[in-house]
Amino acid sequence: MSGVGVLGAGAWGTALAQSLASDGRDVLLWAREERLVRDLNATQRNTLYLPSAKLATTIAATSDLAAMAYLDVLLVVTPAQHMADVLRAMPARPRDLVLCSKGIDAASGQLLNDLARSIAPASEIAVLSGPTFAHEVAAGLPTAVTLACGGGESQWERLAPVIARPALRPYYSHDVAGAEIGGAVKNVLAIACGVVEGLQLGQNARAALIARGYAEMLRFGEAFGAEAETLAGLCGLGDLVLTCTSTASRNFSLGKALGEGGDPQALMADRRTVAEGAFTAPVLTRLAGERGIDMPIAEAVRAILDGASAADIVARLLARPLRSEQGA
Ligand SMILES: NC(=O)c1ccc[n+]([C@@H]2O[C@H](COP(=O)([O-])OP(=O)(O)OC[C@H]3O[C@@H](n4cnc5c(N)ncnc54)[C@H](O)[C@@H]3O)[C@@H](O)[C@H]2O)c1
Ligand SMILES: O=P(O)(O)OC[C@H](O)CO
Repeated sequence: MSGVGVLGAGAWGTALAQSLASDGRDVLLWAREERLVRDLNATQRNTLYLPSAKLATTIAATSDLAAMAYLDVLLVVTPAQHMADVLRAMPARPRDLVLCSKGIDAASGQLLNDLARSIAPASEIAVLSGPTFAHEVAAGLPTAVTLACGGGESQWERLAPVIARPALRPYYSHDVAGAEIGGAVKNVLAIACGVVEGLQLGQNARAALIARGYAEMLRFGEAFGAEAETLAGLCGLGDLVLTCTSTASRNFSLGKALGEGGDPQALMADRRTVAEGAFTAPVLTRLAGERGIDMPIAEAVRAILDGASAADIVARLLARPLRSEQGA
């Protein structure tokens, strides 16, 4: 079989399928839930994860992983912690894998592109990341993303026409690690900004957090092979600004609820949708600790998710010794 598919029918996978199908192209969408496959095919609506969108009739849903294995291009949009299991369960993988999830694999401590390459050595790996609320993309609102191609410009030549649409504008990058790290770290920082909102600490505090959080993203990125220029772009600073300023973000909303005194375990147990920052914070701070990278804001998020009092953690952050704004 040839063609294009999307692995994962959460809000983002569904929105990407809708964008791909907006020029009349056939798109195969893999959903894990049988009930959702039936609903999608019968009503062209994703009642579980993106009920607002009426989907193109050229989108067909399946729960059969084998049907996804021999496509030309596969957008991988599972939650980060499930990507490896889903890729491993496929009998084969397409030549082009475009990773659209935002996180770091906690079990292995690997960036998703490294993990995907180890599972699918014959595939070329690209990363699509940027400021992209799913409901806006599904509604056809203008959106720009970084498309970082591990296969370089020849992969970009193949992928750009498949992914670009009048309302979805990809920008080429060769920096796969940078594109991934921007998306993974901003989710943790969005939780922190939500905590600031929940504690009603004001907009100065939020701006300070975005700037100092960005410094943490740069330090982590530098140690893990990202280029600073990438992190200054759509997939880093761009996404940080979006996610740290809107309750439309699941990560920001989770942080807000934590800042308002919510219990982390209860808040996480209550979710059907994924707030990736909660899964990224422990592995991010572990990796940072192993490399001696100073990430006090990420560490604060990890501690709050572990049950520490948000107000105490903020007081501790503010009591840190004064230091230079530049450097580690
Ligand atoms: N929603 C957005 O606006 C958006 C935008 C950009 C990137 N992302 C990223 O896309 C990824 C998917 O997020 P989403 O918003 O589409 O999901 P979602 O929160 O809308 O839905 C949850 C998804 O997780 C899947 N899931 C649950 N348990 C699973 C398991 N054991 N194995 C495989 N899949 C399982 C569900 O089937 C569903 O597809 C995340 O990494 C997220 O950060 C989301
Ligand atoms: O709702 P969030 O916090 O997962 O953010 C969604 C996207 O990553 C925004 O770019």
